[in-house]
Amino acid sequence: MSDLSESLMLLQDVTKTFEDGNRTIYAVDHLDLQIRSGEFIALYGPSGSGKTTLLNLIGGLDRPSSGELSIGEYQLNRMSEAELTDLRLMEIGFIFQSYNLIPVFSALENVAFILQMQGVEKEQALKQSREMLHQVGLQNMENRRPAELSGGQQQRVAVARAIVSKPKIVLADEPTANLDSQNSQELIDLMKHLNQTHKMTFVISSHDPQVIDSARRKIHLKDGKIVSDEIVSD
Ligand SMILES: Nc1ncnc2c1ncn2[C@@H]1O[C@H](COP(=O)(O)OP(=O)(O)OP(=O)(O)O)[C@@H](O)[C@H]1O
Repeated sequence: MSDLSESLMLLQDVTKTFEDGNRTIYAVDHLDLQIRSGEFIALYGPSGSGKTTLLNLIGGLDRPSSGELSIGEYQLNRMSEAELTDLRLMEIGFIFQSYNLIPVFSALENVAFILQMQGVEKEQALKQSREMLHQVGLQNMENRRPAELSGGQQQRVAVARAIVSKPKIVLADEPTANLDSQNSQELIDLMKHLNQTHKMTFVISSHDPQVIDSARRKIHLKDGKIVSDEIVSD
């Protein structure tokens, strides 16, 4: 694709270590990575290879031990906690394996909540959230609470919540882990559709061959390092 030239995210020599007794674990090990706007990336590798740690760094949920990390004009490793919180809220969408919806809120309120946190006025937030639930195929279910929805439907609410504010980048950590293969495929199709129609950038960590096969760029991690980085041509 020719429109994938704009650099969105840059990681330079990024390392994240954890101390385990007297041992230092290199969860992410001197890693360089450039993510371009509009990419659809699968991050795969064995358990413990550093996928979640890398997503947490990209999303500003965690800080690198060393190295430089930037998204657009923001230099993540130099930002205060308050600035990082704002950046996460305004620019990054998160989709988690376990959906992480608020149980006492309806589907609509779960989606609208993010916009209201951003300061969007309530009626406007509800209107935009309704449209987003429509886009993910949940137009008749906006008043249901998470417990009244199937796993696949809950994950669609989570997708709507992640994208309603049109973030620069959407990060998904094992989003199909709790779904059967049909719901997984529907979720992948939905994310691809959003990627193609809204040019939204997705980085998805997964063990799931369905997810890996669907990605245009496949990054293989092992021991915190990139062992292959493959772009599939259309
Ligand atoms: N908070 C932490 N404290 C100590 N060690 C950690 C911490 N988080 C991650 N690690 C270690 O860092 C390494 C990478 O972990 P990470 O969770 O990023 O891997 P992963 O590829 O996402 O694994 P999985 O596929 O099982 O989710 C592992 O050795 C893990 O034990």
